[in-house]
Amino acid sequence: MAPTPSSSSSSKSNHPHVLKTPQSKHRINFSSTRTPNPNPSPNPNYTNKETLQDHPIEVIGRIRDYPERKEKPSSILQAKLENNTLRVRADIGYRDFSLDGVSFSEEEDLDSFYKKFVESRINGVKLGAKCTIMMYGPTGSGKSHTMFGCSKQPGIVYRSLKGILGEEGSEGGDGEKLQLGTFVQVTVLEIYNEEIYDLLSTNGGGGIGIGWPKSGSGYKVRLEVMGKKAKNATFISGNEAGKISKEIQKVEKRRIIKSTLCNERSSRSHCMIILDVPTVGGRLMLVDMAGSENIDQAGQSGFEAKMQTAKINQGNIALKRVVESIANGDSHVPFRDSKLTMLLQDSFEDDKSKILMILCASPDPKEMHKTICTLEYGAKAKCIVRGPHTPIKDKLGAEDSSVGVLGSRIAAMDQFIYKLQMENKLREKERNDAHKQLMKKEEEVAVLRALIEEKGSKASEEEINQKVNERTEILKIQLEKKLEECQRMAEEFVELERRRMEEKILQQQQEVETLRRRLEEIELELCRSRDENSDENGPRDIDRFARRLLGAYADEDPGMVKSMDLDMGDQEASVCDMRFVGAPAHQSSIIGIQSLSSYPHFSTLNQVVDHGDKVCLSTVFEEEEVEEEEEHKNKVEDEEVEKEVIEVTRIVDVSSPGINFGAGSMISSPLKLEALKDGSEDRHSFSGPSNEYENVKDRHSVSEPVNEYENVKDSASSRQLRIQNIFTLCGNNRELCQQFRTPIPTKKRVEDPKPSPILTVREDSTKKNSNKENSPLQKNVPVIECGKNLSDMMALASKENCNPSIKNTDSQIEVHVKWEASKGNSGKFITTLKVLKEATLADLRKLIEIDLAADNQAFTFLVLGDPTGAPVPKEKESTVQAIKLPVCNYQSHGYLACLRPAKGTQDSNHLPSTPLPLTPMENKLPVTPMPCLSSC
Ligand SMILES: Nc1ncnc2c1ncn2[C@@H]1O[C@H](COP(=O)(O)OP(=O)(O)OP(=O)(O)O)[C@@H](O)[C@H]1O
Repeated sequence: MAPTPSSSSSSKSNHPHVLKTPQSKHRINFSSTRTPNPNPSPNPNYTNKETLQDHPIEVIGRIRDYPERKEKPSSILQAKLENNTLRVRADIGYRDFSLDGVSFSEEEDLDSFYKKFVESRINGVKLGAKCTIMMYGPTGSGKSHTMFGCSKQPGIVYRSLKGILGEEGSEGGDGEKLQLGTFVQVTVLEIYNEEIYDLLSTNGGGGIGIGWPKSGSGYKVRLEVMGKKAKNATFISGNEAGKISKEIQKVEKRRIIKSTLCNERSSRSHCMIILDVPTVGGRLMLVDMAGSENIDQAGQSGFEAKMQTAKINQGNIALKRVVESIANGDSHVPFRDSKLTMLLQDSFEDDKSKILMILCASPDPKEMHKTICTLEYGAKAKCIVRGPHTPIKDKLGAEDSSVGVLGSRIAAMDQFIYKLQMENKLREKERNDAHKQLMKKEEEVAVLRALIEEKGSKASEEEINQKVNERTEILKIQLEKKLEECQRMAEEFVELERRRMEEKILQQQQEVETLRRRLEEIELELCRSRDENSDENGPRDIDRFARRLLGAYADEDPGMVKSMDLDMGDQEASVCDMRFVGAPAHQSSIIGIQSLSSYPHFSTLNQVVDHGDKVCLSTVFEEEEVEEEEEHKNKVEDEEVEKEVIEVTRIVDVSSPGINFGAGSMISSPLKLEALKDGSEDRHSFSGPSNEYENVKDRHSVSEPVNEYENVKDSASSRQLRIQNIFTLCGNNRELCQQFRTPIPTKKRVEDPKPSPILTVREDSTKKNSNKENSPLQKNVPVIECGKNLSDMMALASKENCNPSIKNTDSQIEVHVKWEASKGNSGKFITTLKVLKEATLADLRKLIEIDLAADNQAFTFLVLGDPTGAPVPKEKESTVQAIKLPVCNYQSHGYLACLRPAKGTQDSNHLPSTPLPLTPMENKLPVTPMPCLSSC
C-alpha cells in the first residue's frame, strides 16, 4: 500500500536536491530560512487565529459564465460584494446566502479569481501550511473548468504549481526567488465508484519509482486507504512547474468522463491532486468533485449507470454529512462513509489545515434548484466551527467526551447567534438607510407640495381671469342682443310709420278718387240737366241741380275732412275766406275758396280792409261791361256782359307775423262745396248763410253773353270750362292749372280774337243783363276766361282804382308792386295793394309774399323804386313805411314798390307766371284726366 505523502514527509530532509517520489525514501528536507505565516486567510475580515480555530472552511461562490451562448439567460444570482452575500432571485422571492467571497467568471477570469481567492492560500502552503481547495457544485457548473482551466487560461492546479515552484528563471509566487532545492511531490488520485485509483501509476503493481507514469493506457492502479491516506500512491516530485503541469495534464485526460445530458464531458469521478512541499511541510490538496446530480437529470439509464451516479453522489453525500456533523458538533463524524471523506479527514481535523470550498453555480434559472442546494451546503460548511475543544475522535481513538461535544455545540450556537446579530445589525443598518431615504423622500414630497400649492395659487388667478373673460363675453353677447333688439324695434317702428303713411296716402287717394267720382256725378248731372233744360224752366232746373248737388254733398264724409286736414297741417297753407261783396263783415260768408289773387288769370285787386284788429285783403272781381270787339259786335250786338263783382275777402292778420299765407292754399272739399250749398232760386250762388246770401245774391252771380253760350252750348269746350269752374271752386287747382295751360280751342276763342283781358267770373245778372233770357247758361253757368297779359293786368288795376268801391280813403294808400326793371325788361307788374298808411314794408312783404307764394320768389325792396336804389335790408323793413315809397309814375294814385329778386332764387320776371299755386301735396296727387271732360 502506498504511503500517503504525509506519512513519510519527515524523513526526507536530508536530500533536498534529489527529486523523489513520495514512495522514495529520500525525501526533500523542507527547511526554510524564514517562517512566514503558514495560514494566511483570503478574507481580511478574519484573523489567522480566527480562521484557524473558528472557521476551518471558507466558502467562495464562483458563478460561471456562458460565453458560447448568444442569448444569455437572465441571471438569478445577484451579489452584494460589500458583504459577500449572494442573492438568489426567484419569482416568489429571493434568498440570500452569506459567503466568504463571490466571484462571477464573467467579471473575473481565472487569473483574477486565483489571485483574489487562491493565491494567498498557495503562498501559505509554500510556507508550510496545509490547505484543501475543493470544487463543489452540480454537474456542468464549472468545477473542472475552474480547477484545470482551459487552453487559454490555466486553472488553479497549474497556477498553484507555478505559485509554489515559480516559473523557471523568475521569482516565486510570493516575490521570493525560487530557492534551490525547493520541489513538490505530486500525487493524483481518482475516486471512482468508491475506488481510489492512482492516475500516476501505469502498472497495477504500485509505485513505479522514479519517473513519470505512462499515460494514455487504460490500466489504472487501485489504491487502498490506510488511515487517512491512500497507501502506496505514486507521486512525482520536481521543482519545475511546467514539467509537472504537463504530466498533470496528461493524467487529467485519464479521468473517467462521460457525456451526459448535463455535461458533454461530465466528470464521473472525484479527482484529488495532492501537492506536498516537503521542504516546509506544506500540503495542498486540490479536489475536483464529481457533479452532484440526480440520476434522472443526468439521463443515466441502466443499472451500471445508475450505480455510477449513486456512487458519485455517495461521495458528495458523505461529504455533506461530514460537514453537517462537524457543524452540529456531532460526536461522530462519518469520515469513513466514503473514500473521499476518508482522504479529506485530515483536512477537517488537522487544526493547521484550512479548507477553501469553491461553490460553483450556474446563473441559469433552470439550474436554480441545484444552485440553491449548493449554496445551502456551502453556507452550512461555512458555519463549521472548529473549536479548541473539538474532539478528534479518530485521533483520540474511542474517547467519548460529552463535554467536548457540548462545547462544540455551544460554539456553533454562539457562532449562529453571532451571525444572527450580524444580520440584525445589517437589517438595522438597512432600516436606518431606508428611514433616511424615507425622510429624504418626505422632504421632496414637501417641496413638491409647496410647488403644487404655488401652482395652485397661480391656477386660481388664471381661473379668475378666465371667469372675468367669460363674464365679459356674456355681457358682450347680452349687449349685442339688446342692440339687435333695439335695432329691430326701430325697424319695426319705421315700418309701422311707413305703413301708417301709406295708409294715409291711400286714404287720401281714395278721397281724391271719391271727389273725382262725385265730380263726375256732378258733371253727369249737369249734362243731364242741361239736356233737359228749356227756355222756360232752365234756371229752375239749374237751381234744382244746385240744390241736389248741395244735398248730395251735405253729408260729406267727415273723415275726408280730417284726412285732408292732416295734409293741410303739413303745408303752409291757409284757408282764405271769401266774402261776398255787400255782405257785412261779421256775416261774411266763408267759402274757403283758394286765394284767387295768386292766379294771374284772375284779375284782382287786393284790398286791405281794416277789419277790426285785422287787416283784410279783399280781392275784388270787378263788374264791368265788356264791349265786344268790332267784329264780335256784328255777331253779338246786343250782348252785354254785366259782371257782378264777387268780393273775395281774405282776412289777413297783418299785424300777426305768425300767420302765413303760403302759396297753394287749398280749400278742403266741404268748403268748396259751400260755394254751392246755398240754394238760390234765381242764381247760381255760392256758399254762405241764406240771409247772407240774400244780401249778395244779386251781385254774386256770373253772367255770360247769351249768344256766346248759345254758340258753345254743347261744345266740349264750354263743358270743359264749366268743369274747370267747378274744379276751381273745389280747389283742384292742379287740374285747373293743367287745363289753363292748354289753349282752349273754343269756338268762342276763335270768334273772339281778343278775349276779355281779365279772367272774370261772370254771372247772368237779371238786373243788368237785358239778354239774360236768351241764354240761360249765361245767367247760371260761371265761365272762367283766361288769356291775360301784363298790360291787361295793369289796365285792370287802373280800372279797379277807378272803382268807387275801392277808392282810397284817407287812411289807405295804394301800392303798386312790380319787379325791378332790367335790361330789356321793364319789370313785371305784380299786384296793387291797398294798405293803411301806417303799413310798413314788412306789412307789404307779407302781402306780396302771398302773391308770390307760387313762385316762392324772395325779394328785397328798393327804397327809391329806382333800379339803382339801394335795397332795404329785411330787418329794417318794419321801420320803413309804405308812404316812403316813391310815388308811382305809372299810376296816378299810390306808390310804387319795386322788388329786386334775391340772389340765388328764381328770377320770375321772365318766367311764365304760375297760373295756380300747387301745394306739395297737390303735386303728389296723380293727374287723372276727368273722363267727363272728354265725354261731355
Ligand atoms: N466559467 C466558465 N467559463 C467558460 N466556460 C465554462 C466555465 N465554467 C464551465 N465552463 C464550460 O462548461 C463546461 C462544463 O464545465 P465543467 O466540466 O467544468 O463542469 P463540471 O462542474 O466539472 O461538471 P461535471 O461535474 O459534470 O464534471 C465545460 O465545457 C467548460 O469549459
